[in-house]
Amino acid sequence: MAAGETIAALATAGGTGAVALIRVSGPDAGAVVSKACDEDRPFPDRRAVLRTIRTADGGVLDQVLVTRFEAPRSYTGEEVVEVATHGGRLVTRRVLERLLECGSRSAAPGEFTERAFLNGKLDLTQAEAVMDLISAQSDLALRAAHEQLEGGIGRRTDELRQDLIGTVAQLEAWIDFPEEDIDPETGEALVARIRAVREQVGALLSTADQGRILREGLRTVICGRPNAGKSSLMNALLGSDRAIVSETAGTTRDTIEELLVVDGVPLRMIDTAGLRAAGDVIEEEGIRRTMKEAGRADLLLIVVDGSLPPAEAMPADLPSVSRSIVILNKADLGEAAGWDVPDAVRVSCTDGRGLEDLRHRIRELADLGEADWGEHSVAINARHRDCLTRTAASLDAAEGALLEGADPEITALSLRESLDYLGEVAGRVDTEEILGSIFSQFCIGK
Ligand SMILES: Nc1nc2c(c(=O)[nH]1)N(C=O)[C@@H](CNc1ccc(C(=O)N[C@@H](CCC(=O)O)C(=O)O)cc1)CN2
Ligand SMILES: Nc1nc2c(ncn2[C@@H]2O[C@H](COP(=O)(O)OP(=O)(O)OP(=O)(O)O)[C@@H](O)[C@H]2O)c(=O)[nH]1
Ligand SMILES: [Mg+2]
Repeated sequence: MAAGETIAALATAGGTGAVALIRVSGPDAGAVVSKACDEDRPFPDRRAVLRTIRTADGGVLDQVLVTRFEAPRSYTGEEVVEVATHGGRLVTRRVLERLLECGSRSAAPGEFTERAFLNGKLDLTQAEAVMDLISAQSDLALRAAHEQLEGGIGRRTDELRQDLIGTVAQLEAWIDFPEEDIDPETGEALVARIRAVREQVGALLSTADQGRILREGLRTVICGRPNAGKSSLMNALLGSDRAIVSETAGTTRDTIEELLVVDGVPLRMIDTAGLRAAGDVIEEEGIRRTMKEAGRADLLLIVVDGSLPPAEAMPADLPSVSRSIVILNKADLGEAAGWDVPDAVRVSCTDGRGLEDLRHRIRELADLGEADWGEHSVAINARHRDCLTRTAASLDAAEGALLEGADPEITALSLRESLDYLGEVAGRVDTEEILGSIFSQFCIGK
């Protein structure tokens, strides 16, 4: 990307609306829009003014509201001019085309936010938070995105880097006097300093699971014997007839996936084929998929027909998953003798009893909203986890080298390495490759 270029894109979703917003950013943003208006009146800073965008031969394209944000006080840190047009597809397209003709070029996906990062308006975790914010599908995910946009993760990793820089300096003081051995006291102090940082990196890493669940949803797999009411349960929780339900055992052949929010917790709910000795190849494949999904689940909902005796109703074998709930369905038909499963939830998909209890249990087991680390709740993403895992390994190596009494250069080397890895989280070190992979996932105009 060339920072000198002025870029333009539709910032609102394509489609018909009351108004649409086109953003222009770069040194010529004001000039581009002035030219499209075919007049020289300047745009005041941060105040909307009414103007007309015209075709090259002076025809009216649209009456618009224009707001200019003088550099560097703008989203991107460059001069930004926003043009609010009428929200028709054709009008917005024509206005955008005109702005491109007048000296701007189309923005690449995420290019506005990338420029905001390059101009120091946001760190990398905040830029990612913008994306999380847009794609959030639950209130908890929204809250986590806001926390991240506030800069919590970047601030924490920056503090840890400062600490490590101090530690390296302390170590280098020795390296400068090679004839002296590290005295035991200072050696211990150094180990303690490294350990303290390592612990905090570990604490951040422990939020990775919650981060994934917030962003992707808790993988919740509904499994059990045929006819237990798995699809009925999926529909009851969704409040819609998503999956086919019938009294024929073996109705669901393939897995069905839907996103559902239970008490603010995002669930990626997966209905599966009933588990039994397969009647044909298709059913066999369905059961194979059920076992595969069940093995990858964050939460297993084991649905059984509670009106049948346990020996008949319990599925034969299931993978063990750390979180699971046994659901005795068909409570409206009465319960067969012999069910004494601890913590089972009794529901009826037909009359709705017990479903509220079930939602409660799911919320409890999801165990979200406790991702507290210091004064900010954070939940790291997969990229952060990768950087922090490498940081932790380097810190461990640094500590090991110190404890073994190795050449202090070796410890210093590992520490510098951990500084780089830690810096990648917020984009403090050379980040060219990372940028491409992050911003290409954004939409155009963001
Ligand atoms: N019209 C409009 N609405 C929008 C955006 C936008 O770009 N345009 N945003 C786009 O995502 C979000 C708001 N985020 C923004 C963040 C910073 C600045 C900004 O101008 N920052 C300056 C000035 C700060 C200040 O006045 O306190 C700066 O950081 O220097 C603008 C929008 C959501 N709504
Ligand atoms: N009385 C009663 N019937 C239920 C209840 N839940 C489901 N059923 C009935 O049980 C039968 C099987 O329901 P499904 O939801 O298709 O069962 P499934 O577990 O998805 O079955 P497969 O997809 O074949 O594995 C249907 O006739 C449902 O109407 C319930 O709570 N009470
Ligand atoms: Mg089914």
